[in-house]
Amino acid sequence: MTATKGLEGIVATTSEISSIIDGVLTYRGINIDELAEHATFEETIYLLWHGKLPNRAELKSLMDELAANAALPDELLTQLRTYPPGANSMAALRSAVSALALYDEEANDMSPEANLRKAVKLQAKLPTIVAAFARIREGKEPIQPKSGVSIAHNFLYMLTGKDPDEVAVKALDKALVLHADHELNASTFAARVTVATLSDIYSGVTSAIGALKGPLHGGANEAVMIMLDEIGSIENVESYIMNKLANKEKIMGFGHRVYKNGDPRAKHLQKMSRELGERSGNLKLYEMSVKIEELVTGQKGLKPNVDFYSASVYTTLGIPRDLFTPLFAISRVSGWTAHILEQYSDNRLIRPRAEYTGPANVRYVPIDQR
Ligand SMILES: CC(=O)SCCNC(=O)CCNC(=O)[C@H](O)C(C)(C)COP(=O)(O)OP(=O)(O)OC[C@H]1O[C@@H](n2cnc3c(N)ncnc32)[C@H](O)[C@@H]1OP(=O)(O)O
Ligand SMILES: O=C([O-])CC(=O)C(=O)O
Repeated sequence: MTATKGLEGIVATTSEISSIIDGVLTYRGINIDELAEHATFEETIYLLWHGKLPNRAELKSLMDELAANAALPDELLTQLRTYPPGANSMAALRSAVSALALYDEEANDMSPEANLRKAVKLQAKLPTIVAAFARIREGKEPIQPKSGVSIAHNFLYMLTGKDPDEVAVKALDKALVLHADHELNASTFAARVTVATLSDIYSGVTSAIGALKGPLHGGANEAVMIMLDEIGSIENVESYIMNKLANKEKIMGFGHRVYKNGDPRAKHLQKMSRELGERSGNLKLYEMSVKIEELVTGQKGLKPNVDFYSASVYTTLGIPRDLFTPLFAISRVSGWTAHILEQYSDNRLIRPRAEYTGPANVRYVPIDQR
């Protein structure tokens, strides 16, 4: 038995949900470039869950169901008010999603119909949790979700209390489409491992949120913004980046386990970053990001991943940087739940082996002889 560090290149499951082949990402066979251009996030959710794009009636029915399930139980709102104001936002989301199961009578009903209903509830409630947490910690009242608007619109509305303009809604909606699923990434794998024990969907999503939080995965988008804030101006970019590279430190938002010639999602986010910057009359973050990319790609051959330009996009949309990774979860819960439903549909316990590298033939030493 020989271990492969980080399971690189190991094919751990079959899946019909998304694929990365020769650097091309598809959801249910549809190229991400086409989806980014044409699909809404709600259409994408339906596609991931049901394997086909919805017709008008199916889309309306999904949007109605999401709206009907977006409000939080009062008990959870009460609990959110007890979280320390300085709590880590992903820890808060992880705790709140875990707690949601306590208030769902069908949390442990493992029928396919109940699991799909719970997927709807999770997708509907995550944006409400994140927005409520963000407001409560600022001493503001949470805002009830509204119906008849998209998840992107509702999230910005619940965060700020104002209806966002169409450009902001479209930009966020596209970012949600781009983050929705990504084959067997670490958080999706964590979700599948958890539910393959036949544990419930809330446990699977809670595990996934824990995995997404780390800076080598979803947490990189916040880390990119921390870096941009530290650099502060375009004049400082070169010395900051060259110094990091000389010290063999990682530049957040670059590199990828699977893509070696670039992440196909990054170009869409780069374009959005430029367009939103132009519209706001402030291209500083975009220009700093482009300069960082030139240096990191030039020096190391590393290309930006999905997390790099999303940092400047979200900041320009007015989203606080510690909500970037929760926002990733608001999108990725669509993919996590699709994978969880797929795992249940043809389950086998996921239990790989470890290559033992510790000492052998060690004898027990009584405590007073140690
Ligand atoms: C949504 C997402 O999860 S996308 C990924 C988000 N994460 C990040 O942006 C964090 C920064 N990037 C990284 O840490 C990595 O590129 C990962 C985690 C994404 C992929 O990791 P792995 O496939 O394990 O690659 P690994 O970390 O072994 O890197 C291979 C080599 O490239 C270097 N490298 C990889 N990424 C970077 C980076 N961002 N900056 C500088 N060097 C890097 C490594 O130091 C290593 O060099 P070495 O061979 O000289 O030791
Ligand atoms: O696939 C990965 O390893 C990470 C990633 O890009 C994602 O989850 O979107």
